[in-house]
Amino acid sequence: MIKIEELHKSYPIGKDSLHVLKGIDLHIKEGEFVSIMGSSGSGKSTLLNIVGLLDVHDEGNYYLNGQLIKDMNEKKAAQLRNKFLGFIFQSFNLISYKTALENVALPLYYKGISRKERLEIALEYLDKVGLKDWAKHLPNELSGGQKQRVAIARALVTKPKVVLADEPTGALDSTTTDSVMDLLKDINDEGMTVFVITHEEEVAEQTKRIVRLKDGRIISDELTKAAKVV
Ligand SMILES: Nc1ncnc2c1ncn2[C@@H]1O[C@H](COP(=O)(O)OP(=O)(O)OP(=O)(O)O)[C@@H](O)[C@H]1O
Repeated sequence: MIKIEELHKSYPIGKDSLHVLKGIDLHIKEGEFVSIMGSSGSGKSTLLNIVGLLDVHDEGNYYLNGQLIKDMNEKKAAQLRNKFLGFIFQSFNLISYKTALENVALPLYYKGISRKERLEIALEYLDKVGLKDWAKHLPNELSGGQKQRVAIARALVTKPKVVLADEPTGALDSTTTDSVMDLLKDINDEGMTVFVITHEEEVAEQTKRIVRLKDGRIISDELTKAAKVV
């Protein structure tokens, strides 16, 4: 699903450049549940942004669903993002003046689906995350955990092949963190590939594979206990 070979990324800093990813090799198969850990500045978000086609790499190869990602214009990248990827962020990124239902329905707008059908599908997904009764509420009427559930429903509504989550539990307390991780587990059990950035060991332990980054390099890549539970 995601294949990365000898990937490098630098950011220009004035006349110099900051070499952030220094030869990453990573293969994530369809249906995997992977977390990426590492201290602040190790390159986690940079890697996720490249995987999510939000940024481009300098050297090496990146294949998404078998397709080599290279020299891609923004229009093509957006098409691939809409087709294959769903995003979840630490800060939820919900639109404050739209209801939970309208937030979830929004990605379907870009697929040319009628408003009636969009709202019907969105309601199904709100139901899936246990928030059908909150459909008419605005984000500021929801708790942090509920907001993240709405964001997860929004990420899933286009049926992506991969869900990319950047610190999805970073703004949540431990009980809410567990319920959001349970939801990601359910999604993965249904066959979705899930790729999570976290700095919390307890969160990473709930995924099936932990990749650790240090100074732009992978220093370990191991299955967790959760992967061994049948
Ligand atoms: N757009 C940018 N321009 C210049 N430097 C950047 C840019 N984005 C990130 N960096 C630098 O690249 C390095 C890696 O950043 P990155 O955000 O990938 O790390 P991270 O592991 O996700 O950290 P954190 O856990 O703090 O989010 C950092 O030193 C950061 O300052």
